[in-house]
Amino acid sequence: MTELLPVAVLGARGRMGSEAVRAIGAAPDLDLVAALGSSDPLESLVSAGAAVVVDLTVPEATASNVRFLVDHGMHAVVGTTGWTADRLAELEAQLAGSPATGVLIAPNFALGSVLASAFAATAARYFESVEIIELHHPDKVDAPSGTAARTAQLIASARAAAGVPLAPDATRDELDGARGARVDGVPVHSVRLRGLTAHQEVLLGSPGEQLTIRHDSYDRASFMPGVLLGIRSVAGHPGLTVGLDGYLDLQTGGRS
Ligand SMILES: NC(=O)c1ccc[n+]([C@@H]2O[C@H](COP(=O)([O-])OP(=O)(O)OC[C@H]3O[C@@H](n4cnc5c(N)ncnc54)[C@H](O)[C@@H]3O)[C@@H](O)[C@H]2O)c1
Ligand SMILES: O=C(O)C1=N[C@H](C(=O)O)CCC1
Repeated sequence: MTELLPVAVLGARGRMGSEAVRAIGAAPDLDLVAALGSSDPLESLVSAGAAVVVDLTVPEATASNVRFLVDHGMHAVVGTTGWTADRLAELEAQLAGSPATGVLIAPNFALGSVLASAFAATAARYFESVEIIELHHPDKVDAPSGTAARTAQLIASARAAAGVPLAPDATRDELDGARGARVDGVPVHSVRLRGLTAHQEVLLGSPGEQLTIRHDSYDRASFMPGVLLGIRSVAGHPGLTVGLDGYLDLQTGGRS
């Protein structure tokens, strides 16, 4: 009989955590050994024998959770937002002392969203202007979304690598926030609206044309194939991986 992979969930009673508990419970190769909420001690992960831990908590808790996991040699699949460059650098330094441990920080587990961000980064160097609009449910605590921040970073680095600087516009006089937040120079606009789940548009414009790359998650079921892929793959990817694209072959081909 094949051994099941022992998996635990942090934030198990939240919107994403409860969906992940269901998906892991239904996966024939995974064994859900712990499902923790905010008042449960992390030490119980050790006694439960978790090999992979999924963190779907809150931005204030995720970095210290992951620090504990790496300290105890557990692989981490993290969907929680709030991973600043400083936090990522601290985590990388910690992982250097634990070279067999894998951590995936995935701002978005929906495969369509990962593809949309990759397409946007590919397109970004061919257009003069680029802006991001992200739209989410109003119970979301952070803005802009982790997905929008990651997309902006991918766009900015693709443009920098191609030697295409972000074009300034003529705005001189603006009400605070009217042109959005700047993430690596890319304007990001956040909408919070009852009825929405998770949505994003990347608008790309050049003289006489516009390309819109839009992704919609209508249901948190959309994130589960990516969560399961992360759980099954993380041990095979020691060190830090940011973005589920790190586990996918996103070669589009045809680019010289
Ligand atoms: N990567 C993705 O695809 C994806 C998709 C949706 C949401 N998210 C992110 O996941 C996070 C959770 O989103 P949500 O909508 O499920 O939020 P939520 O508020 O519904 O759930 C968070 C849960 O974490 C619990 N919690 C808080 N601190 C904890 C701790 N220290 N240990 C264990 N549990 C703790 C809370 O009690 C709550 O039940 C957010 O950062 C969100 O942006 C990511
Ligand atoms: O519902 C949320 O909260 C989401 N958070 C992630 C983000 O901030 O990008 C992913 C989409 C849903």
